[in-house]
Amino acid sequence: MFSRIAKRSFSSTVINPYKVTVLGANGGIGQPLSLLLKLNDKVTDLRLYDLRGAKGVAADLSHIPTNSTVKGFTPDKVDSVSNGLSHALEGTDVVIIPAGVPRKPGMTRDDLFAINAGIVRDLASAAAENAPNAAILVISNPVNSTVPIVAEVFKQKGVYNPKKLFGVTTLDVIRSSRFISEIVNTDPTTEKVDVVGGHSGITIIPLLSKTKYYKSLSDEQREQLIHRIQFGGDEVVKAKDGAGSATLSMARAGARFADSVLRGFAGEKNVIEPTFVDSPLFKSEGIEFFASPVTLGTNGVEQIHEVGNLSAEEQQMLETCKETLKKNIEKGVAFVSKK
Ligand SMILES: NC(=O)c1ccc[n+]([C@@H]2O[C@H](COP(=O)([O-])OP(=O)(O)OC[C@H]3O[C@@H](n4cnc5c(N)ncnc54)[C@H](O)[C@@H]3O)[C@@H](O)[C@H]2O)c1
Ligand SMILES: O=C(O)C[C@H](O)C(=O)O
Repeated sequence: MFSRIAKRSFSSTVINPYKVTVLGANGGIGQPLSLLLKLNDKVTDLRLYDLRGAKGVAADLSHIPTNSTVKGFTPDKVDSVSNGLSHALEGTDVVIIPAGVPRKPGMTRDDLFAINAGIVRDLASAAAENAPNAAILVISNPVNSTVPIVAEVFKQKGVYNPKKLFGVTTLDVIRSSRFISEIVNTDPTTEKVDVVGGHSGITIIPLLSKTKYYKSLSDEQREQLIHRIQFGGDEVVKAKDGAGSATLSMARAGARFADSVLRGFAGEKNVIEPTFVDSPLFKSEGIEFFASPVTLGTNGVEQIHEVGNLSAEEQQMLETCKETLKKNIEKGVAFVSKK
Protein backbone atom coordinates (compact mmCIF):
# COMPACT_ATOMS: atom_id res chain seq x y z
CA MET A 1 0.00 0.00 0.00
CA PHE A 2 2.79 2.41 0.94
CA SER A 3 4.66 1.70 -2.28
CA ARG A 4 1.50 2.51 -4.32
CA ILE A 5 1.11 5.86 -2.58
CA ALA A 6 4.78 6.68 -2.99
CA LYS A 7 4.63 5.87 -6.70
CA ARG A 8 1.60 8.09 -7.28
CA SER A 9 3.08 11.12 -5.59
CA PHE A 10 6.35 10.55 -7.49
CA SER A 11 4.58 10.58 -10.84
CA SER A 12 2.50 13.65 -10.00
CA THR A 13 5.62 15.67 -9.21
CA VAL A 14 7.77 14.44 -12.08
CA ILE A 15 5.40 14.24 -15.06
CA ASN A 16 4.06 17.80 -14.90
CA PRO A 17 6.71 20.02 -13.33
CA TYR A 18 5.84 23.42 -14.77
CA LYS A 19 6.72 26.88 -13.53
CA VAL A 20 4.08 29.53 -14.20
CA THR A 21 4.33 33.28 -13.56
CA VAL A 22 1.39 35.69 -13.38
CA LEU A 23 2.17 39.40 -13.96
CA GLY A 24 -0.65 41.49 -12.47
CA ALA A 25 -1.53 38.77 -9.96
CA ASN A 26 -3.21 41.07 -7.42
CA GLY A 27 -5.85 42.27 -9.88
CA GLY A 28 -9.44 41.38 -10.60
CA ILE A 29 -8.32 38.69 -13.03
CA GLY A 30 -4.95 37.98 -11.41
CA GLN A 31 -6.32 36.74 -8.09
CA PRO A 32 -8.89 34.18 -9.28
CA LEU A 33 -6.58 33.15 -12.12
CA SER A 34 -3.82 32.48 -9.60
CA LEU A 35 -6.25 30.45 -7.50
CA LEU A 36 -7.18 28.29 -10.50
CA LEU A 37 -3.49 27.82 -11.34
CA LYS A 38 -2.84 26.78 -7.73
CA LEU A 39 -5.44 24.05 -8.28
CA ASN A 40 -3.77 22.85 -11.49
CA ASP A 41 -1.60 19.82 -10.76
CA LYS A 42 0.65 20.53 -13.75
CA VAL A 43 1.86 23.66 -12.01
CA THR A 44 4.53 23.00 -9.39
CA ASP A 45 6.06 26.48 -9.04
CA LEU A 46 3.67 29.43 -9.12
CA ARG A 47 5.11 32.94 -9.02
CA LEU A 48 2.90 35.97 -8.56
CA TYR A 49 4.03 39.48 -9.41
CA ASP A 50 2.23 42.80 -9.08
CA LEU A 51 3.14 46.40 -8.28
CA ARG A 52 1.58 45.75 -4.89
CA GLY A 53 -0.19 43.00 -2.98
CA ALA A 54 1.25 39.94 -4.71
CA LYS A 55 2.98 38.72 -1.56
CA GLY A 56 -0.34 38.65 0.28
CA VAL A 57 -2.08 36.77 -2.52
CA ALA A 58 0.80 34.27 -2.57
CA ALA A 59 0.76 33.77 1.21
CA ASP A 60 -3.00 33.17 1.07
CA LEU A 61 -2.82 30.65 -1.80
CA SER A 62 0.21 28.91 -0.33
CA HIS A 63 -1.99 27.35 2.37
CA ILE A 64 -3.92 25.32 -0.21
CA PRO A 65 -2.61 21.75 -0.11
CA THR A 66 -1.85 21.23 -3.80
CA ASN A 67 1.38 20.23 -5.47
CA SER A 68 2.95 23.66 -5.93
CA THR A 69 4.95 26.28 -4.14
CA VAL A 70 3.67 29.86 -4.43
CA LYS A 71 5.84 32.94 -4.10
CA GLY A 72 4.85 36.59 -4.34
CA PHE A 73 6.99 39.38 -5.75
CA THR A 74 6.79 43.18 -5.96
CA PRO A 75 9.17 45.56 -7.79
CA ASP A 76 11.41 45.91 -4.70
CA LYS A 77 15.00 44.86 -4.97
CA VAL A 78 15.58 41.27 -3.89
CA ASP A 79 19.36 41.60 -3.78
CA SER A 80 22.00 43.99 -5.12
CA VAL A 81 21.56 42.85 -8.75
CA SER A 82 17.93 41.83 -9.16
CA ASN A 83 14.40 42.90 -8.38
CA GLY A 84 11.15 41.05 -7.76
CA LEU A 85 10.15 41.07 -11.42
CA SER A 86 13.28 39.30 -12.60
CA HIS A 87 12.97 36.75 -9.78
CA ALA A 88 9.34 36.11 -10.71
CA LEU A 89 10.35 35.47 -14.31
CA GLU A 90 13.68 33.69 -14.14
CA GLY A 91 13.50 30.21 -15.68
CA THR A 92 9.71 30.12 -15.83
CA ASP A 93 7.85 28.07 -18.47
CA VAL A 94 4.73 30.18 -18.88
CA VAL A 95 4.19 33.91 -18.30
CA ILE A 96 0.57 35.08 -18.11
CA ILE A 97 0.00 38.84 -18.35
CA PRO A 98 -3.27 40.30 -17.02
CA ALA A 99 -1.49 43.51 -15.85
CA GLY A 100 -3.10 46.77 -16.90
CA VAL A 101 -6.20 48.87 -16.54
CA PRO A 102 -9.69 47.58 -17.42
CA ARG A 103 -12.47 49.45 -19.26
CA LYS A 104 -15.13 51.66 -17.77
CA PRO A 105 -18.55 52.16 -19.44
CA GLY A 106 -18.26 54.12 -22.68
CA MET A 107 -14.67 53.05 -23.37
CA THR A 108 -13.43 50.80 -26.16
CA ARG A 109 -10.58 48.37 -25.62
CA ASP A 110 -8.48 50.57 -27.87
CA ASP A 111 -8.94 53.42 -25.35
CA LEU A 112 -6.82 51.33 -22.94
CA PHE A 113 -3.86 51.45 -25.31
CA ALA A 114 -2.55 54.74 -23.88
CA ILE A 115 -1.85 53.11 -20.50
CA ASN A 116 -1.59 49.39 -21.19
CA ALA A 117 0.80 49.56 -24.16
CA GLY A 118 3.60 50.87 -21.95
CA ILE A 119 2.84 48.38 -19.15
CA VAL A 120 2.92 45.43 -21.53
CA ARG A 121 6.03 46.69 -23.32
CA ASP A 122 7.97 46.95 -20.05
CA LEU A 123 6.82 43.56 -18.75
CA ALA A 124 7.64 41.98 -22.13
CA SER A 125 11.10 43.49 -21.94
CA ALA A 126 11.68 41.88 -18.53
CA ALA A 127 10.28 38.57 -19.81
CA ALA A 128 12.58 38.64 -22.86
CA GLU A 129 15.57 39.15 -20.56
CA ASN A 130 14.68 36.66 -17.83
CA ALA A 131 12.48 34.05 -19.52
CA PRO A 132 13.30 34.14 -23.25
CA ASN A 133 12.05 30.57 -23.80
CA ALA A 134 8.77 30.86 -21.91
CA ALA A 135 5.34 30.85 -23.52
CA ILE A 136 3.84 34.34 -23.17
CA LEU A 137 0.05 34.49 -22.72
CA VAL A 138 -1.26 38.04 -23.15
CA ILE A 139 -4.58 38.96 -21.52
CA SER A 140 -4.09 42.75 -21.16
CA ASN A 141 -6.20 44.76 -23.59
CA PRO A 142 -6.27 45.76 -26.34
CA VAL A 143 -5.08 42.23 -27.18
CA ASN A 144 -5.06 43.01 -30.94
CA SER A 145 -2.27 45.53 -30.21
CA THR A 146 -0.59 44.23 -27.04
CA VAL A 147 0.38 40.91 -28.65
CA PRO A 148 2.25 42.70 -31.50
CA ILE A 149 3.91 44.87 -28.82
CA VAL A 150 5.30 41.76 -27.10
CA ALA A 151 6.46 40.38 -30.45
CA GLU A 152 8.32 43.60 -31.30
CA VAL A 153 10.03 43.74 -27.91
CA PHE A 154 11.16 40.11 -28.23
CA LYS A 155 12.40 40.81 -31.79
CA GLN A 156 14.40 43.80 -30.57
CA LYS A 157 16.01 41.60 -27.92
CA GLY A 158 16.72 38.87 -30.50
CA VAL A 159 14.66 36.19 -28.73
CA TYR A 160 11.34 36.20 -30.60
CA ASN A 161 9.78 32.76 -31.01
CA PRO A 162 6.39 33.09 -32.77
CA LYS A 163 5.42 29.62 -31.56
CA LYS A 164 5.44 30.81 -27.96
CA LEU A 165 3.38 34.00 -28.10
CA PHE A 166 -0.39 33.85 -27.58
CA GLY A 167 -3.17 36.41 -27.29
CA VAL A 168 -5.76 34.86 -24.99
CA THR A 169 -9.12 34.91 -26.81
CA THR A 170 -10.60 32.02 -24.84
CA LEU A 171 -13.20 34.26 -23.20
CA ASP A 172 -14.86 34.69 -26.60
CA VAL A 173 -14.84 30.91 -26.99
CA ILE A 174 -16.40 30.15 -23.61
CA ARG A 175 -18.98 32.92 -24.06
CA SER A 176 -19.95 31.38 -27.38
CA SER A 177 -20.46 27.97 -25.75
CA ARG A 178 -22.60 29.47 -23.03
CA PHE A 179 -24.66 31.80 -25.20
CA ILE A 180 -25.47 29.24 -27.90
CA SER A 181 -26.48 26.67 -25.27
CA GLU A 182 -28.93 29.19 -23.80
CA ILE A 183 -30.69 29.41 -27.18
CA VAL A 184 -30.71 25.75 -28.17
CA ASN A 185 -31.16 24.53 -24.61
CA THR A 186 -28.19 22.18 -24.40
CA ASP A 187 -25.36 21.44 -21.98
CA PRO A 188 -22.94 24.39 -22.37
CA THR A 189 -19.98 22.25 -21.36
CA THR A 190 -20.33 20.22 -24.55
CA GLU A 191 -20.88 23.11 -26.99
CA LYS A 192 -17.87 24.04 -29.10
CA VAL A 193 -17.72 27.15 -31.26
CA ASP A 194 -14.57 28.26 -33.10
CA VAL A 195 -14.00 31.99 -32.81
CA VAL A 196 -11.53 33.61 -35.20
CA GLY A 197 -10.14 37.08 -35.94
CA GLY A 198 -9.16 39.20 -32.94
CA HIS A 199 -10.45 40.22 -29.52
CA SER A 200 -12.58 43.36 -29.82
CA GLY A 201 -16.09 43.95 -31.14
CA ILE A 202 -16.32 43.37 -34.88
CA THR A 203 -12.93 41.60 -34.99
CA ILE A 204 -14.48 38.73 -32.99
CA ILE A 205 -15.97 36.25 -35.50
CA PRO A 206 -17.81 33.24 -34.09
CA LEU A 207 -18.05 30.60 -36.83
CA LEU A 208 -21.63 29.55 -36.20
CA SER A 209 -21.87 28.00 -39.68
CA LYS A 210 -19.67 25.19 -38.37
CA THR A 211 -22.01 24.34 -35.51
CA LYS A 212 -24.74 21.74 -35.83
CA TYR A 213 -27.43 24.28 -34.88
CA TYR A 214 -26.68 26.78 -37.63
CA LYS A 215 -29.65 25.88 -39.80
CA SER A 216 -32.05 25.73 -36.87
CA LEU A 217 -31.33 29.30 -35.74
CA SER A 218 -33.64 31.98 -37.16
CA ASP A 219 -31.98 34.97 -38.82
CA GLU A 220 -32.90 37.07 -35.82
CA GLN A 221 -31.50 34.53 -33.32
CA ARG A 222 -28.28 34.21 -35.30
CA GLU A 223 -27.77 37.97 -35.58
CA GLN A 224 -28.45 38.51 -31.88
CA LEU A 225 -26.12 35.67 -30.94
CA ILE A 226 -23.27 37.04 -33.06
CA HIS A 227 -23.78 40.49 -31.56
CA ARG A 228 -23.84 39.11 -28.01
CA ILE A 229 -20.60 37.18 -28.53
CA GLN A 230 -18.89 40.19 -30.12
CA PHE A 231 -20.02 42.59 -27.41
CA GLY A 232 -20.20 40.24 -24.41
CA GLY A 233 -17.44 42.27 -22.76
CA ASP A 234 -19.63 45.39 -22.87
CA GLU A 235 -22.41 43.50 -21.08
CA VAL A 236 -20.11 42.94 -18.10
CA VAL A 237 -18.57 46.43 -18.19
CA LYS A 238 -22.07 47.94 -18.11
CA ALA A 239 -23.26 45.67 -15.27
CA LYS A 240 -20.12 46.42 -13.19
CA ASP A 241 -20.93 50.11 -13.65
CA GLY A 242 -17.45 51.59 -13.41
CA ALA A 243 -15.88 48.83 -11.29
CA GLY A 244 -14.08 47.17 -14.21
CA SER A 245 -14.67 44.44 -16.75
CA ALA A 246 -14.90 40.64 -16.81
CA THR A 247 -12.59 39.12 -14.20
CA LEU A 248 -14.06 35.80 -13.01
CA SER A 249 -15.07 34.43 -16.41
CA MET A 250 -11.72 35.70 -17.71
CA ALA A 251 -9.89 33.87 -14.93
CA ARG A 252 -11.68 30.69 -15.96
CA ALA A 253 -10.81 31.35 -19.62
CA GLY A 254 -7.15 32.16 -18.84
CA ALA A 255 -6.75 29.10 -16.62
CA ARG A 256 -8.25 26.90 -19.32
CA PHE A 257 -5.92 28.30 -21.96
CA ALA A 258 -2.86 27.98 -19.70
CA ASP A 259 -3.83 24.39 -18.98
CA SER A 260 -4.08 23.71 -22.72
CA VAL A 261 -0.60 25.17 -23.28
CA LEU A 262 0.78 22.95 -20.49
CA ARG A 263 -1.02 19.89 -21.88
CA GLY A 264 0.62 20.61 -25.22
CA PHE A 265 4.03 21.03 -23.54
CA ALA A 266 3.50 17.68 -21.80
CA GLY A 267 3.03 15.95 -25.15
CA GLU A 268 -0.72 15.46 -25.10
CA LYS A 269 -2.08 15.13 -28.62
CA ASN A 270 -4.92 17.04 -30.27
CA VAL A 271 -4.96 19.97 -27.88
CA ILE A 272 -6.65 22.64 -29.98
CA GLU A 273 -7.67 26.14 -28.86
CA PRO A 274 -8.49 29.27 -30.83
CA THR A 275 -5.84 31.90 -30.00
CA PHE A 276 -4.41 35.11 -31.48
CA VAL A 277 -0.97 34.23 -32.87
CA ASP A 278 1.63 35.21 -35.43
CA SER A 279 -0.19 33.57 -38.31
CA PRO A 280 0.41 32.88 -41.99
CA LEU A 281 -3.33 32.92 -42.80
CA PHE A 282 -3.61 36.55 -43.99
CA LYS A 283 0.04 37.67 -43.98
CA SER A 284 -0.12 38.26 -47.72
CA GLU A 285 -2.67 40.99 -46.90
CA GLY A 286 -0.38 42.55 -44.30
CA ILE A 287 -2.12 40.99 -41.29
CA GLU A 288 0.62 39.52 -39.14
CA PHE A 289 -1.54 38.17 -36.30
CA PHE A 290 -4.85 36.36 -36.44
CA ALA A 291 -6.88 34.17 -34.09
CA SER A 292 -7.88 30.75 -35.35
CA PRO A 293 -7.86 27.24 -33.89
CA VAL A 294 -4.28 26.24 -33.08
CA THR A 295 -2.90 22.81 -32.18
CA LEU A 296 -0.67 23.19 -29.12
CA GLY A 297 2.38 20.95 -28.80
CA THR A 298 5.63 20.45 -26.94
CA ASN A 299 7.08 23.65 -28.43
CA GLY A 300 3.95 25.78 -28.33
CA VAL A 301 2.18 26.40 -31.65
CA GLU A 302 2.26 23.15 -33.60
CA GLN A 303 -0.32 23.83 -36.30
CA ILE A 304 -2.38 26.86 -37.22
CA HIS A 305 -5.68 25.78 -38.71
CA GLU A 306 -7.35 27.54 -41.65
CA VAL A 307 -10.71 29.20 -41.07
CA GLY A 308 -12.22 26.84 -43.69
CA ASN A 309 -15.43 27.41 -45.63
CA LEU A 310 -17.44 30.35 -44.36
CA SER A 311 -21.02 31.48 -44.92
CA ALA A 312 -21.43 34.64 -47.02
CA GLU A 313 -22.20 36.55 -43.81
CA GLU A 314 -19.04 35.27 -42.09
CA GLN A 315 -16.98 36.08 -45.19
CA GLN A 316 -18.27 39.65 -44.98
CA MET A 317 -17.47 39.77 -41.24
CA LEU A 318 -13.98 38.54 -42.00
CA GLU A 319 -13.37 41.34 -44.50
CA THR A 320 -14.53 43.97 -41.98
CA CYS A 321 -12.46 42.34 -39.24
CA LYS A 322 -9.30 42.42 -41.34
CA GLU A 323 -9.49 46.19 -41.89
CA THR A 324 -9.65 46.92 -38.14
CA LEU A 325 -7.21 44.20 -37.17
CA LYS A 326 -4.54 45.48 -39.55
CA LYS A 327 -4.73 48.96 -37.99
CA ASN A 328 -4.69 47.55 -34.42
CA ILE A 329 -1.62 45.44 -35.17
CA GLU A 330 0.22 48.30 -36.88
CA LYS A 331 -0.50 50.54 -33.90
CA GLY A 332 1.19 48.04 -31.55
CA VAL A 333 4.20 47.61 -33.83
CA ALA A 334 4.63 51.39 -34.25
CA PHE A 335 4.47 51.92 -30.48
CA VAL A 336 7.59 49.81 -29.94
CA SER A 337 9.54 50.89 -33.01
CA LYS A 338 9.10 54.62 -32.31
CA LYS A 339 10.77 54.24 -28.90
N1 LIG B 1 -8.17 39.04 -23.06
C1 LIG B 1 -9.36 39.12 -22.50
O1 LIG B 1 -10.29 38.42 -22.93
C2 LIG B 1 -9.60 40.01 -21.33
C3 LIG B 1 -10.74 39.81 -20.53
C4 LIG B 1 -10.93 40.63 -19.44
C5 LIG B 1 -10.02 41.66 -19.15
N2 LIG B 1 -8.92 41.82 -19.96
C6 LIG B 1 -7.94 42.87 -19.67
O2 LIG B 1 -7.11 42.44 -18.59
C7 LIG B 1 -6.54 43.58 -17.95
C8 LIG B 1 -6.65 43.47 -16.45
O3 LIG B 1 -8.00 43.50 -16.05
P1 LIG B 1 -8.38 43.42 -14.48
O4 LIG B 1 -9.85 43.48 -14.41
O5 LIG B 1 -7.65 42.30 -13.83
O6 LIG B 1 -7.76 44.80 -13.96
P2 LIG B 1 -7.36 45.20 -12.44
O7 LIG B 1 -7.17 46.67 -12.44
O8 LIG B 1 -8.31 44.60 -11.50
O9 LIG B 1 -5.97 44.47 -12.25
C9 LIG B 1 -4.83 44.81 -12.96
C10 LIG B 1 -3.63 44.54 -12.10
O10 LIG B 1 -2.47 44.86 -12.86
C11 LIG B 1 -1.53 45.43 -11.97
N3 LIG B 1 -0.53 46.19 -12.71
C12 LIG B 1 -0.65 47.38 -13.35
N4 LIG B 1 0.53 47.72 -13.89
C13 LIG B 1 1.40 46.73 -13.60
C14 LIG B 1 2.76 46.51 -13.86
N5 LIG B 1 3.50 47.40 -14.55
N6 LIG B 1 3.32 45.39 -13.41
C15 LIG B 1 2.60 44.47 -12.72
N7 LIG B 1 1.31 44.63 -12.44
C16 LIG B 1 0.72 45.75 -12.87
C17 LIG B 1 -2.36 46.31 -11.04
O11 LIG B 1 -1.64 46.62 -9.86
C18 LIG B 1 -3.56 45.42 -10.82
O12 LIG B 1 -3.40 44.58 -9.68
C19 LIG B 1 -7.26 44.79 -18.56
O13 LIG B 1 -6.44 45.36 -19.54
C20 LIG B 1 -8.49 44.18 -19.19
O14 LIG B 1 -8.99 44.96 -20.25
C21 LIG B 1 -8.72 41.02 -21.03
O1 LIG C 1 -14.56 43.89 -22.35
C1 LIG C 1 -13.46 44.11 -21.84
O2 LIG C 1 -12.93 45.22 -21.83
C2 LIG C 1 -12.73 42.99 -21.16
C3 LIG C 1 -12.57 41.77 -22.02
O3 LIG C 1 -11.86 42.04 -23.19
C4 LIG C 1 -13.87 41.06 -22.30
O4 LIG C 1 -14.07 40.63 -23.44
O5 LIG C 1 -14.67 40.89 -21.37
